[in-house]
Amino acid sequence: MGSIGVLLVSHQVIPYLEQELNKRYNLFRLWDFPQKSQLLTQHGASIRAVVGDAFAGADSDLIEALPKLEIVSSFSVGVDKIDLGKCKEKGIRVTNTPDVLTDEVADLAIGLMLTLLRRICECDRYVRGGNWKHGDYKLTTKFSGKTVGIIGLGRIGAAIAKRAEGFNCPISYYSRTQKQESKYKYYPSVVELASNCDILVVACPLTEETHHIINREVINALGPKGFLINIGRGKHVDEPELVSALLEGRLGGAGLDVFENEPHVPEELFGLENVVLLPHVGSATVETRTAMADLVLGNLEAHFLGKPLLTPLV
Ligand SMILES: O=CC(=O)O
Repeated sequence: MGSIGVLLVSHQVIPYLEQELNKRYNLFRLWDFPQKSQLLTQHGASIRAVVGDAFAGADSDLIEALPKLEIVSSFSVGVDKIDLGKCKEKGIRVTNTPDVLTDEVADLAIGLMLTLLRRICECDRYVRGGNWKHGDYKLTTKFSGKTVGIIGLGRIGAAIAKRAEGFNCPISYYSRTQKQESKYKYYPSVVELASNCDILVVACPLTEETHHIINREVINALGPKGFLINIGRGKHVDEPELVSALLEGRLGGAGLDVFENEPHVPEELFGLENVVLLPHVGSATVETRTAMADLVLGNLEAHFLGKPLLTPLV
């Protein structure tokens, strides 16, 4: 398989994945070429696979520029950086990394809830800043028993619900269609869900329909005692609306692992104590990223050996 051309479009994948791809294939790294056009002209005709992630994938232009492209394998569960329609149209296979990261992302969502409501980061800063000697930290908000509303009851949403149940949190959800098999309360609109929960969690894929699913109306419905948790994508949230709601006290707080323009985070948030800001680390542990890399490698191997893909999307 050493002669098969594989294009790695993100420099953020773990070294293990890059090394294995390099061992097994004729690997091109997008960032090794000063101009993308140079890479495409020189090697475009030999590239049969693209490997991307949550930050870089395969848009229509890239797909069109690679006439021999057969498969796009993403080192992520989210595939919003891949033009799925174009892949379908051209018979290009697409794989992602579901399941192996579900626990990790759900754990982090619960971590964000606890950290936000109990102000764990602020408390830590309080101690490190030497403030404890001058008095106790102020009282915070109880997490156990809070109503958790989840947007998207897929693998990750369901795993968050299961964990939150362990904290005696009543669970409700919004999704495009009601899940007959679910015991949780269904709301047919995000505004209704937001009006009826304490903590609203975004756990759905980013699509045209879910872009800015958290808008001013939803934020106002969640209200000054409500908390927003986003472990999905930054573009799920109208960020300027979120920032102004937080600055004006129209929202109780936000725990965010993702942002609209990563790695740029609105600086107005830095001074607020009712936000927790993480650098998109939902699946970022050694164990999970290694399992994700093995899935990417397994999918590519299956494809080039003519076997069924492990996690096919298209
Ligand atoms: O954001 C991370 C992923 O989609 O896996």
